[in-house]
Amino acid sequence: MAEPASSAAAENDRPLLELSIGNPAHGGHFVARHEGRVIFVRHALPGERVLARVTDGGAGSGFWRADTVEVLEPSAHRVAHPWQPADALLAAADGRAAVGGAEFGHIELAEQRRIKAAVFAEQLQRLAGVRREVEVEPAREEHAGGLGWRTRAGFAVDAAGRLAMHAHRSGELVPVQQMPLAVDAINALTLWDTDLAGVARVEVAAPANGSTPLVLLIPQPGTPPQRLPAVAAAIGQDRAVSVAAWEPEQGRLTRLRGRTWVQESCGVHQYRVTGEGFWQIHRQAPAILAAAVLEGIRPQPGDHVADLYAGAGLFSAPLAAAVGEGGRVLSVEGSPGTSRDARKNLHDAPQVDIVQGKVDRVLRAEFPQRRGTPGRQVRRGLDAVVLDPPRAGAGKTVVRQLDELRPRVVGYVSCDPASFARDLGYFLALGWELETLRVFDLYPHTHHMETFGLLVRA
Ligand SMILES: C[S@@+](CC[C@H](N)C(=O)[O-])C[C@H]1O[C@@H](n2cnc3c(N)ncnc32)[C@H](O)[C@@H]1O
Repeated sequence: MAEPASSAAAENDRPLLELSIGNPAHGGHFVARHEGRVIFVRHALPGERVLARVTDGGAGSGFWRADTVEVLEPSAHRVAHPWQPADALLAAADGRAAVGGAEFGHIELAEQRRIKAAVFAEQLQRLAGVRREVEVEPAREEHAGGLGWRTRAGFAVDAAGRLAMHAHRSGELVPVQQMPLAVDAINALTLWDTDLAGVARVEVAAPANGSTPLVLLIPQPGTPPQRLPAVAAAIGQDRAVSVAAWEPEQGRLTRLRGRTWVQESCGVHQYRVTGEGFWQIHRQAPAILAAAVLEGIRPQPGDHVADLYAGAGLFSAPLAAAVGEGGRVLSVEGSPGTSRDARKNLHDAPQVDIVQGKVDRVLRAEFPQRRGTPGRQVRRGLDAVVLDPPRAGAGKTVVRQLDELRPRVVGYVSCDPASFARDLGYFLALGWELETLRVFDLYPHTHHMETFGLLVRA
């Protein structure tokens, strides 16, 4: 899409620097220096010499950000980007912006994993004081060169009603069509052929088990009520697809076509996930992470375990099977809609207590004996805890609460190396040890990764 003239002019006023690229940094950047200042450069590789356009930072800034626009001396690990709208070099040559979401697409897959391992090791050392070799494991089947794995995709809509995505850290919208990182069922909807006028955002969920996908339409303010049913009717006309309107501010989900949820599965377990409710994005992530959790914490029949930040119950279901009816699973989820899903998904397992609320508050309420609150039935202590917080991590309060509960093991699932390393530092200071660390490449062509850490008392 052509940029507005004013924006293109402003872009071209920004300095263009010739840089030598150094180590990778957290967040998908590579570190370079220019006249003593640190520059965080995207779309580059260590050892390269590039021309990069400064995107953020002025004379008073401690560091600048820049995007590679031309490679002068390429790395041997540089490959052709699999997705044109996200190819920064192509975009720069065409005078347009690249979309975010595949910022490592120019790097061969094995090297992407080596870079992620280096970033993870650096975060461990800096934030937890832990020196450790890190290896990043690929997904089980390296699906078509790291493509076709996203079962969830979010899109914007441009002023002409076309499917679009945002350029990185920008309000600029770029029309998109096929998204090669997404599963075929998302591309098969050909949403780019639908007139989406009146819609601000589109979220698509297409379960890896092939069950009916769900398209959520988030309307623009002031869209007339009759507009969304018309959009819903035009989506994927010859296919089974559900469509619902989602108004996040009102917390309102309205059925437009089909149902308001998707049917997910992991092993023998079935899960219903409503609307914007959380489900792991990579098609293999539920199975890989559930196996890592079970192999790590080894729940025994009769154990009392907690599944914190439990979502729709991905880990609660196999934990319930492992502890049996003689054990208990406390499954805690903050989002009311997702917690309702967990209740439905686990209604056949009487050993599971579904509690909706923030983890720190629920732990305080469920284990009052630790704080000397009298007059309440006391829950037995926990043998094992699984926690899978959002990107911000669990934080010091929750780590302290878990330490007070003295479980045998804590299995920490994380999608952010920095918050994981910070929280690991809190555990280590309280006398815990990191027994197992597994890092998975469940977001190929992006800088993201997923982790399972097993903590035991030293
Ligand atoms: C990374 S997801 C993990 C969900 C689940 N373990 C899974 O793998 O499907 C994190 C979940 O934590 C929930 N959440 C976020 N902050 C929370 C909090 N303070 N207390 C409880 N749940 C929270 C979110 O709604 C989300 O469902």
